[in-house]
Amino acid sequence: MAEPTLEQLREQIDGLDEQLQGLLNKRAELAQKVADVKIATDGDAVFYRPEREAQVLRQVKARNTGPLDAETIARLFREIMSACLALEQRLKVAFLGPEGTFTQQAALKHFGHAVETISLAAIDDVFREVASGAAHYGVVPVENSTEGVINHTLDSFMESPLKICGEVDLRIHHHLMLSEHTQLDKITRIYSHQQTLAQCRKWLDTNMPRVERIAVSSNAQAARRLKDEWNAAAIAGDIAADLYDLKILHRNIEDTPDNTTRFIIIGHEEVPPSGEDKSSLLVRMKNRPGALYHVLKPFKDAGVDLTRVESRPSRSGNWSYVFFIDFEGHRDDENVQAVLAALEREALDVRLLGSYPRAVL
Ligand SMILES: C=C(O[C@@H]1C=C(C(=O)O)C=C[C@H]1O)C(=O)O
Repeated sequence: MAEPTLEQLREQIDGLDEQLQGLLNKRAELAQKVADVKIATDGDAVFYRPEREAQVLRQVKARNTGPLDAETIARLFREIMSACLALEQRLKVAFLGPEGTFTQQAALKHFGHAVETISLAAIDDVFREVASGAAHYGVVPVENSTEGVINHTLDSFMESPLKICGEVDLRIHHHLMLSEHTQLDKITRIYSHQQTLAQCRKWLDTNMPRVERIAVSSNAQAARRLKDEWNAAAIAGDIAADLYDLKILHRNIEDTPDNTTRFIIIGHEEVPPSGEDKSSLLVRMKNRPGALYHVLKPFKDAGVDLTRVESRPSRSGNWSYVFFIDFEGHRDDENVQAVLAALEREALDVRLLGSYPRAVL
């Protein structure tokens, strides 16, 4: 049999597109019905269900046979769910701005593009916007694989009742960029966020040792500043380069190639188990010898895997320490409950910041 012609193949694609479109709208109708059920069962209906979304995405990946790879198809379903959820309720998501930051990229990766994103100037502001109800959820960075923990976010939890309801990992690439006015041989300063400057330290030491490094509030802010300057460069990501129309001179100048930032989603609700969950905990201990040992022993006894431990001096008393701990499992799991009960006996204060689905994308 002869190979199909271009016209025939395109006809087949048109036919499939029509079916897909019909199916997508049927799916959307079901989501609208789900909204009615949620409203009928609860006056304060919560429409966004992270545990269900994680399960849908995991199923999509598990049953995928290609040729599209599992990540790609999951990203497409991410957008389909985002659009379906927007028919139930268009989510307002606050993030650490300005427009063009990695945090915005993380927010869109997690929620899809059918949400309204609200750019705020500081991590505290994101917490406040969600606490007041002006935004449904917030996205803030929490940890970077080269520079470690982002203290501001951890500190905000000490004063906030909000809960963690999700996590996002983002591969971070930094580029050196110039504006159309920049004169390459006259560059005397480089703008970027302090974390970014630190992540590109070796590259800068080697390639631009005499140029002054100036820390500003975000990478996007650094990019924005270039507009009116002829003797400066900035380090930021792709989105910022696009947004502020800058020219990328050197790509991927970060010192470690697997540079990843972890973000968390903050909200009001506790998330039911999804089957593959993580939890974050804040424990305040008296600063006695072996405090860390007493915090960690219950995890070993119950066979619960830790994924991160951070300690910070508590601001509420000179003689106490706060530990931020991430671990595998959900608050409803028996072994996690055993850990919490044991910690209650040891610690001055134990607060579960949230149990949430392990990132799928
Ligand atoms: C349809 C639902 O509501 C939302 C939309 C989802 C979807 O499109 O699959 C999944 C979870 C919720 O965020 C649901 O809860 O099942």
